[in-house]
Amino acid sequence: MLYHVRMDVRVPHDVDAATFDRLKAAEKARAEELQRSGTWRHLWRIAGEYANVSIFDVADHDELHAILSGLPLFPFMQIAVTPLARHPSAIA
Ligand SMILES: O=C(O)CC1=CCC(=O)O1
Repeated sequence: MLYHVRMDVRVPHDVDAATFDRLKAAEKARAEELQRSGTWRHLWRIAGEYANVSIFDVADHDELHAILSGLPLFPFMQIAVTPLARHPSAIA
């Protein structure tokens, strides 16, 4: 199943910069791993915002939740998930 996911990163004002840099590096490594495996199909920055839109290809809601809740930046993100169905006019 495909899911459209929007992630808005909310950096707490009192977060330790080095700690947050480590979390960002871990997030990047995990995102690259999931992209290489084909699970994280698209990852786009929303221009002008500390946010992304992504497309995930997973078996079901439970797998998506497990992946999202395991992301290093999960505690600092507001996440909105939209399940996608095939459009009848889509040719690809
Ligand atoms: O910067 C973001 O949008 C949060 C994020 C998701 C994957 C990644 O590497 O950073």
